[in-house]
Amino acid sequence: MSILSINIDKIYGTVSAADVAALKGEMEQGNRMLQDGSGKGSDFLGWVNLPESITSEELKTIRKCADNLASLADVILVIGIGGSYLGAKAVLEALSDPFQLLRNKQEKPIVLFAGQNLSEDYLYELLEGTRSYKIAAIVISKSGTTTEPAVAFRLIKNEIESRYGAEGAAKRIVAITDAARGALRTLATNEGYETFVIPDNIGGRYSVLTPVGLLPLAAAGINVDELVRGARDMEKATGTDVPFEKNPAMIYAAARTALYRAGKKIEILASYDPKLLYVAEWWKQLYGESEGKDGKGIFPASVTLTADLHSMGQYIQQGERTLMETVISVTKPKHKVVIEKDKDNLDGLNFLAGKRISEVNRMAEMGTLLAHFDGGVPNIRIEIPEINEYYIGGLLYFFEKACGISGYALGVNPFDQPGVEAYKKNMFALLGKPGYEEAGEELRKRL
Ligand SMILES: O=P(O)(O)OC[C@H]1O[C@](O)(CO)[C@@H](O)[C@@H]1O
Repeated sequence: MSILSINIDKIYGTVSAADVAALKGEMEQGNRMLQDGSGKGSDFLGWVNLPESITSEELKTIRKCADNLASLADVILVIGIGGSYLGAKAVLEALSDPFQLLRNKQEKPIVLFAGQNLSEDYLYELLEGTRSYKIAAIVISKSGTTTEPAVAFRLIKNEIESRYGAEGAAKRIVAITDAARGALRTLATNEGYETFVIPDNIGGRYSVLTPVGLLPLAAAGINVDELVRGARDMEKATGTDVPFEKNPAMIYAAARTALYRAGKKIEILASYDPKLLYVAEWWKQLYGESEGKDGKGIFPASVTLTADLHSMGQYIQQGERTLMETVISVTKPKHKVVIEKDKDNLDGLNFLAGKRISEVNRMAEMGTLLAHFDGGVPNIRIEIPEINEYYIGGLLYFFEKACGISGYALGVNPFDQPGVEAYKKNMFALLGKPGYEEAGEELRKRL
């Protein structure tokens, strides 16, 4: 099986095969624009050929730094927000045993995240909870001025310096930031931290395969070479030389574009394994920031099934008919668990005896697919053979490529996010940042 397969049969009814085929030219053009840089936001296309261009030397440097941090710390605090957080978090959650912390022996350092919120209790409990552990930190910010990670880093830097001194801290803190500009670059130079670069031409949400994602993942013991290999194979599978009909990124982009134009304004990404919950969070940033502008764009939402069939399932089945659903399906689980026969059979489930949990999950998925389709929710199905580094690497790149193509079809610049500034301005004004005094006064009157 290839890295993934895509099935759009269950969108027919809302749109036709002819509607999708009619988008072939637009999709090919979008893919070409990503390749030749002739579209909007062409300064930010460094991710397009990134997998192919990552050298084994670069991966070796990342692994070496990760091993060094792992030798110094039981817990590595990874500080960042948005694209400087979600890629690493998504892959780590997908590939980790969620019950690892219950084991007496931790073979690899535990990676915990900070700077992705402004919760005082989160930061307090993180600092308290890690007090008796050896710690190190990876601080990630392209701009170097994002409030949430900068605030968290102040606290964590102080904690590390107070424990290990300035010199010890310099060995335990690694910064990932712009090559030359920004507050974090200056700080890292002043303090003598090891640094990695977020290339100028790669925006946060497309940066998972740069050191932004790769260093924290390597530190957590994830095989980043395999992650990159999967992405590299997907880069080939979605290239401009691969015809529309065989190109999964173009098919996905065409299907969701056709559905959007037919009035389906909300796309729900569904998965049947909680390991993929943060892949959906990553996907939401990717698509939300790329497409939601100029009064346009599909609203990206997500559910984890079957859990959310017992909450959001009602809405999906019978609520407003503005939804489309994209399911990430996994062919094979890693482990085997079989349902046993019960002598009393009070729950009436002995008919499941001998079946694997994954078979029940698969039938829940198939039943849901048909129920949602029958309820007027068109369905796109993306299947990966299993959850491992190789397939997740391929899946992430697939979504990136399809996002760029969809964005161009929508007519927006998929690589900027001007709308994010509005909340920042108001927050600074309300907090009394110098230069924002008047704005602050105006805002306070309105609260
Ligand atoms: O890496 P930085 O510059 O701290 O930015 C973090 C995130 O903030 C945003 O700029 C939006 O605020 C995202 O696009 C980005 O991923």
